[in-house]
Amino acid sequence: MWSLYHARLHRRLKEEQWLPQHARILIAVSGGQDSVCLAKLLRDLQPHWHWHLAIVHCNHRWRPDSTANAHFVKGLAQQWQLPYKLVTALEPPATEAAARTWRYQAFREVACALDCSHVVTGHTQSDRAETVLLNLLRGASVTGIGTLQPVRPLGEVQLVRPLLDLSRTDTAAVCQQQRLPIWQDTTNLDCRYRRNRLRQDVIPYLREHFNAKVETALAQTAELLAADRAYFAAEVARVAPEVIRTAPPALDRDRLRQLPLALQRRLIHHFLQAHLPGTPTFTVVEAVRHLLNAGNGSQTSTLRGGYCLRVHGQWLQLTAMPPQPQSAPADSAL
Ligand SMILES: Nc1ncnc2c1ncn2[C@@H]1O[C@H](COP(=O)(O)OP(=O)(O)OP(=O)(O)O)[C@@H](O)[C@H]1O
Repeated sequence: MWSLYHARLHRRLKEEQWLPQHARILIAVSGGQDSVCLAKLLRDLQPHWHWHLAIVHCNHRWRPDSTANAHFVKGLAQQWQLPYKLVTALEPPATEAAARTWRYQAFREVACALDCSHVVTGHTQSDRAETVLLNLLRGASVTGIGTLQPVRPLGEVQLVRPLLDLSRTDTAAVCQQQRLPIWQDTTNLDCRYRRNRLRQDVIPYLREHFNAKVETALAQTAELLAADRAYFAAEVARVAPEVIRTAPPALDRDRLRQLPLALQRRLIHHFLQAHLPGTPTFTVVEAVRHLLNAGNGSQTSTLRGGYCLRVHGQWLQLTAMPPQPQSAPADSAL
């Protein structure tokens, strides 16, 4: 039976056309409440949309119950009569980040093998709120905070997150209403992971003492920032050819000085990212920006890759520094 949540998702999908009729869709199911909820809602909407659905589960081999977890998801797929694909890691990934990279690569490969045009994940508004907070705490810019979008390319397929309007409370309600079994991932309770601490301690505290709808508020912030991010990316692409000289690589100080601070920083960041290893830090971007009004011959300290930026009249030129075996790169501790 359809619930209000079915109707909400159906309406949203009609508005946004994220998952067109007859699409071949791969559902990433961990076994937790969010992805089980997603799979059930899509399964119930399937007759209206004529989708071809399949389920993928990734076994990271992290926990003693990983194989049982994979079996659990297989059981759901059988119950819903959906094709099921299991991908098992050869070696357990060393970090959360490595696991994520491996998982998305696996989604992509399985999608291609099954000829799917879309991969869907069960990310919710709660995940989005947590991502905003985590990124804020590490000092990210607009570009870094407004992540976790409903649609993004994943190689040749589209990655879609249809549940970004639902909170974790909502997905729990769906699972309860529909009497869906859920796999309890014991690592979700481990507060050594920062996201779990946010989920268990910080967000409930903020909800109680600051804003009863804190997750909605933070998800709205993410939505607003995503639009700002798209705008700035377009502006950087438009202005970059006027400001950046490619050979030899340099920034036009006269032109940069005329631009708003927000664009100055982004163009410098864009330039450094293109020419130096790693991600430029705020401190390095600011050090470069301070050279916009500095005298001829002024320069930054040695940056990653053994370069500096040096003032040559109108230009801020990327210059190779002589090797300095004794001293660490100036931004290495950042
Ligand atoms: N082991 C898995 N197998 C299949 N799908 C998974 C697995 N783990 C996570 N997913 C998918 O990813 C969604 C988000 O899961 P989770 O929040 O645990 O991952 P995350 O690492 O925070 O994701 P992201 O890196 O995209 O933010 C799940 O709802 C599910 O759709």
